[in-house]
Amino acid sequence: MRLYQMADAVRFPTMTTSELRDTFLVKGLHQPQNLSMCYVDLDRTIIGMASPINVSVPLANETMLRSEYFLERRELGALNIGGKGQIRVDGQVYPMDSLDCLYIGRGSRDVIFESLDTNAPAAFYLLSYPAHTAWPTTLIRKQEVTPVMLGSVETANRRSICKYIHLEGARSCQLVMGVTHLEKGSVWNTMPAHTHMRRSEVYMYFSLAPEARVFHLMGQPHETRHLFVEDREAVISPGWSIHAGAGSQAYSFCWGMGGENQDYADMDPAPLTTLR
Ligand SMILES: O=C[C@H](O)[C@@H](O)CC(=O)C(=O)O
Ligand SMILES: [Zn+2]
Repeated sequence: MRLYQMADAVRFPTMTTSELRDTFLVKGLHQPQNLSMCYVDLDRTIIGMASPINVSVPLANETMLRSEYFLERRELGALNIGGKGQIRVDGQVYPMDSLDCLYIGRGSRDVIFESLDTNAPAAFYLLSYPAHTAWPTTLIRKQEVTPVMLGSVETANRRSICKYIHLEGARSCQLVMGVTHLEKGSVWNTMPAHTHMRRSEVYMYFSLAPEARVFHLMGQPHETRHLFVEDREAVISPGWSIHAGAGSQAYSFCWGMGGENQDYADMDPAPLTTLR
């Protein structure tokens, strides 16, 4: 499990393109028939992907955690960004259509990821944080989530925000998780941008064509940098950083947060006119 150690806001502006990419961009998440995981020192975030095809993929423990099993002290969100699949949690089977999300509570011992169609395999994007208590494992179906529409066609940022794990939905200790879908012809996410010092955030972009890219913006509002991001890659965003981007086409992304609070609306706006 690779360890990501975050740069601070002082070192950030001195970094080269490759230093920025090595520090904040998570590549190679999608490993067919495998589980990939990385650990971020900030908020002890674990980012991963389980990509079963014809054999199930268990949530293997990591020696770095020094725990008896992966979820001994943690909670996990699993978003299916592929075809039909299922997740077994301690023997209970949760069917997972595309864009269904499973919150898996602390104390769950055996977690197994499976695809139902080898021609359209499931892919489970994983985000985990330490948990102080055991909230029940909860399936959140795409159809049950009421999207919030934001932006406009005129400003190329028309998009729907779908909150899955949050204070008014499936409950958790730290994890707040959802998906944003850009409408055809719209390319800008999270514009106007914001920061939230109380929480760090991870964006994982998907539904991008192989040659398409998202131009992801990060940094303090007065000192921004960019990363070019491919399909199924993630960007780690410290609390002091904006997280926004424009795609070469419409796309979707999973956003997820952990930290001091779970208040989605706790954001400090970074108006476009103040960005540098
Ligand atoms: O803190 C919340 C997150 O940055 C996202 O939910 C924002 C987002 O999906 C968007 O505006 O497109
Ligand atoms: Zn945010």
